[in-house]
Amino acid sequence: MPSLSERADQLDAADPLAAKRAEFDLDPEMSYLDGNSLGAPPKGVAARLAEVIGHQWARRLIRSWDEGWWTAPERVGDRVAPLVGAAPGQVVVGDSTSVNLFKALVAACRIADGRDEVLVDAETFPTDGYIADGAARLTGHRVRRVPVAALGEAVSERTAVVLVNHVDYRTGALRELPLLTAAAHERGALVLADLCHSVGALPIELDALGVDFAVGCTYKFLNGGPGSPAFLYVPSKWQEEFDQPLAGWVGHRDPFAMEPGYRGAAGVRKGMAGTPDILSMLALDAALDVWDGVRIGQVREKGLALGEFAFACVDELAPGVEVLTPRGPARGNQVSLAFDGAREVTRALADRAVLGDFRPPDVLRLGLAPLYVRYTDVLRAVRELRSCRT
Ligand SMILES: Cc1ncc(COP(=O)(O)O)c(C=O)c1O
Ligand SMILES: Nc1c(O)cccc1C(=O)C[C@H](N)C(=O)O
Repeated sequence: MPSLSERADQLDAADPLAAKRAEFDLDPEMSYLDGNSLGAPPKGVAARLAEVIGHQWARRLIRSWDEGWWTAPERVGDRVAPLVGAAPGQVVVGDSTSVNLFKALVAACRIADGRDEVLVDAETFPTDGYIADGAARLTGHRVRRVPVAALGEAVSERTAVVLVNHVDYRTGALRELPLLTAAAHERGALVLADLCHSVGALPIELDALGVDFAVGCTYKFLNGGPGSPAFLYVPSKWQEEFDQPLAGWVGHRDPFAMEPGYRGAAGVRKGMAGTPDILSMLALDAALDVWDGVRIGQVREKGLALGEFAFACVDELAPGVEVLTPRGPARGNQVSLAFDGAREVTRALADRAVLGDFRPPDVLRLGLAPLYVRYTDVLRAVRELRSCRT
């Protein structure tokens, strides 16, 4: 039986994605295991931003709006689209996930007229719950928090929309989006999916599943950079009816007509509110180049294999640590470990150049971004974890 160290070396040597790591600007001394919070910078981003600032902004000035800036939200959206299983013209990039959640939630409530309830998974990432509460105060809906396992059954004739996190941020558990979508639709409710922790980690089939709306951030597994703009998916079937509450001039049908009244643009552009953050948008555009030649299936395979290797390391080296992440394939790209002192250990790991993160009450998360994480990083993290605890 090969040792963990031999296994890590063999797995890295056989990794079809190993060469991708060289496309990232990573500290060679560091094992970076927090790409589920902030992805690492692809090397091409700095050069692109220098060009955008030095040429497009400094030389072309205002003309750049007509030379690609104005259409960037949909153009970059169409680059995200294949990663979420969406045909072109249904994804727009801009604003934050929280803001897009608000737009989609209110629009969904308006479509599901006559229904007065929003269901939210009880373990949701906090912003989703906060936004649901805030939106519901405006629309007059009530928000019901339901344990995720019971979410499908909880849908009733009162339910306007079910808001679900595709992958749980704390445990890494993958939710049953196909079953949940089918259950919601059977009872006439809509589904809004938060894909923050699944986009760029695993194959997503929004069009095929018939998911009604989706949002997600681009600074995790899409490596767009801190605060890079989020995306909003509005499928063709709802674009006509999509009536979002932040209807600003950038989403207007004819923005430079400067009309007093709002008329929404055709298509997904109606999802926009105000002027897009072009520097962040184009940083994301450059970051998406690392996906050229990569199949999401390969990424998924490596993500699962990294997780399995992490489980083996924990079982052998840190047996007292509880693995919160499901061991089967129903998980995203992270391994969450619960133990007393996790907060202090996360800090101690950082001092040893192993970066994961801590989530209350006692969880150390190790993010496994397959484009740059090596099996040897995983082994190092668990070895250091053991040594920090003894
Ligand atoms: C599931 C989920 N939704 C939303 C967010 C954040 O949204 P925002 O980009 O608006 O901060 C995060 C992470 O911060 C998240 O993990
Ligand atoms: N969005 C973040 C931020 O602005 C600062 C620090 C971390 C984040 C995160 O993305 C946290 C992340 N969504 C989580 O899963 O906990």
